[in-house]
Amino acid sequence: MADAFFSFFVLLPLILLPILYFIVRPRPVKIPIVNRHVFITGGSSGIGLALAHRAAADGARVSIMARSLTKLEEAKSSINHATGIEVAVFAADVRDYDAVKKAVDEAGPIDVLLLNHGVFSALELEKMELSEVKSTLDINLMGCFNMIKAALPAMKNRKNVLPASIAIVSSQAGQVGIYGYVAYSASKFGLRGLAEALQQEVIGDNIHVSLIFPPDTDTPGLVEENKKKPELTKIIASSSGFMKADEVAQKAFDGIRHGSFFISCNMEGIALSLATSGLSPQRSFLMAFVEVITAGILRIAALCFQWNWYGSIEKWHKQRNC
Ligand SMILES: NC(=O)C1=CN([C@@H]2O[C@H](COP(=O)(O)OP(=O)(O)OC[C@H]3O[C@@H](n4cnc5c(N)ncnc54)[C@H](OP(=O)(O)O)[C@@H]3O)[C@@H](O)[C@H]2O)C=CC1
Ligand SMILES: CCCCCCCCCCCCCCCC(=O)[C@@H](N)CO
Repeated sequence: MADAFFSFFVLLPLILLPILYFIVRPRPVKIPIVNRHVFITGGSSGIGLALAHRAAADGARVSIMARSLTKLEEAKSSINHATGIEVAVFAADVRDYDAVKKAVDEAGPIDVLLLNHGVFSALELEKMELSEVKSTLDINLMGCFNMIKAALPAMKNRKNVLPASIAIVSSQAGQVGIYGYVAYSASKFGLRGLAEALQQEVIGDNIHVSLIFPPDTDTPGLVEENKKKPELTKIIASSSGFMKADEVAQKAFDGIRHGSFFISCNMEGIALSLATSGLSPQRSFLMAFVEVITAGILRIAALCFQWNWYGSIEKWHKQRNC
């Protein structure tokens, strides 16, 4: 018994930690925010607006982009009021590559590209029009491609030698599929593939990719979504907590500064990121250690969540049939 205890708590860390210290890739990095140009899509509302406030308060030069110029102007004056900083606003739809390119060129070389724009409405696929599926994918996924294609050349040619960042707002529904989020989860899972592959392509230019995974967050978008959310979506999504937009923004910038590939926002999010770490890059040897040590037990926890969720689905079907 004492031997097993010694092996697990002393020997294993002693052997594993130095190995992980040498092998984790990409290497750790520090990305400064002060005096850098932070460009935020969807910066006029909710999480994006909180990110813009945070960036301005942290001393960045901030640009925000969204479709509605009225909402952008409101955001601009609220940030100016709070921080005294003048943000640049750009009205463009992320689906329109030419408009995006024009905005990005006008804004000037970007140091931190924060892709936060997004649309969501929870609905069973059966009740959803294909046009809505397509626009969810076009905005959430293709919109990120358009932005990155437009911004990357100038980001690569930036004059300063400091590390740069491309940070993408996904969702916990981009780590696990959830009832009612068929289109939305697909769009957010797609972002993980994009981010993993892109990190390998841009590491040579000292550009670091992050994926941010918020739980339900108090925003105008969520208020709209809640008006017609299926009961089962509510039940399953309540497995994770609820956050305020400025708390998510704080977590996001903490992660971006460390170049973290996965940025979790709450405790459930940390468990989700550990459970779904798979072949994702990991810079921190300590986090890599936690991933290795918790893998088995988290798989059991994940199976318990599935047991619970499928139980809720079964119960709901039974009630409906009575
Ligand atoms: N709130 C939540 O519970 C969670 C949200 N997320 C993600 O966080 C991000 C922000 O969400 P949230 O703050 O709640 O959303 P909001 O609806 O409050 O804000 C969305 C922002 O995106 C902009 N936007 C939407 N469509 C486009 C488009 N086609 N082109 C350019 N800009 C666009 C909106 O401006 P406009 O309409 O004027 O274009 C607005 O600024 C999304 O990616 C969402 O998926 C992730 C997890 C949880
Ligand atoms: C093994 C450990 C597991 C840990 C717990 C798992 C909890 C999963 C909950 C997922 C919640 C999804 C919220 C989506 C929010 C969002 O994006 C929307 N508000 C926008 O539509």
